[in-house]
Amino acid sequence: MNFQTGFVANFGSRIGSFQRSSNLGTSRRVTRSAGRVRMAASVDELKKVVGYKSVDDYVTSGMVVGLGTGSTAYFAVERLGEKLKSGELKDIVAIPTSIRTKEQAEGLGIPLVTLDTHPVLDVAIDGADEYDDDLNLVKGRGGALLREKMVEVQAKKFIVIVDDSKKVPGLGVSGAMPVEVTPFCWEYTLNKLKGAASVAGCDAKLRMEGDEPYVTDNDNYIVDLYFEEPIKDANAAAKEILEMVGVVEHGLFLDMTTAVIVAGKEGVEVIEK
Ligand SMILES: O=C(CO)[C@H](O)[C@H](O)COP(=O)(O)O
Repeated sequence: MNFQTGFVANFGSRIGSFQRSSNLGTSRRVTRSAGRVRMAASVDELKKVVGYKSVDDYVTSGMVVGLGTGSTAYFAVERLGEKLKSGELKDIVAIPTSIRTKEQAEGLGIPLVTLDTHPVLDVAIDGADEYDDDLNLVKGRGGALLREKMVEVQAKKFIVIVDDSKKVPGLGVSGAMPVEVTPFCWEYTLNKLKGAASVAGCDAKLRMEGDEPYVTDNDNYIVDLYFEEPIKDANAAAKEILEMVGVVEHGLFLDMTTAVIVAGKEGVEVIEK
């Protein structure tokens, strides 16, 4: 493991630094920046720090970029728009992972394409609901998991941006693990999910928006799975759930992440796989 530590005056501007490295015998690389005004940072400021850093560190001119969905990804899209407008970045095309993100990107003048014409992305940047020690994720509490997975699985690098509240000891412990299902016989699919051996004991609820089922950008529903304990075998759960007819996609994003950029009150950490 390789540690690098630097001081920053605030989360936006570096004023001086020192670096410390040590090799602890693993291939995981961790880079840390500690902030002096860290105690004042709000969650929104932390999201902005990682959103901006993801674009600054991983996007260069000429790239095809996947744009995630959510309150953290919002800042990455904002930064990309800003850098295209200033001319710091050129010849970028991007693929949004939701209608919300598409509208934000269009408003910022970011040129958009689709997987149909650009099936390989240089980088995709997105938030997450949970990440574990192996950089596996739960995603989709914002409802965009299908398009997110379709786009992000095609990226050469998948950069995840989070605040440190998203770190979990095991997937499935901090809230829902979303599963996108067809509206047709959704209750039947919900009951099948509840009975799946790999997620035994979970509770399953149809996601609602007021009195109506929540409808995804793809006109599907979402069943949220709730666990008392972390999912024991996420690979087995991913396989069993996806094999169910009626399931469109699930929110387990396994073995996809290249790096997680984490902002906490102690500073910013980049964990590379
Ligand atoms: O998966 C997602 C949307 O489907 C989001 O990336 C996830 O919910 C994190 O969102 P936020 O950055 O707002 O916490």
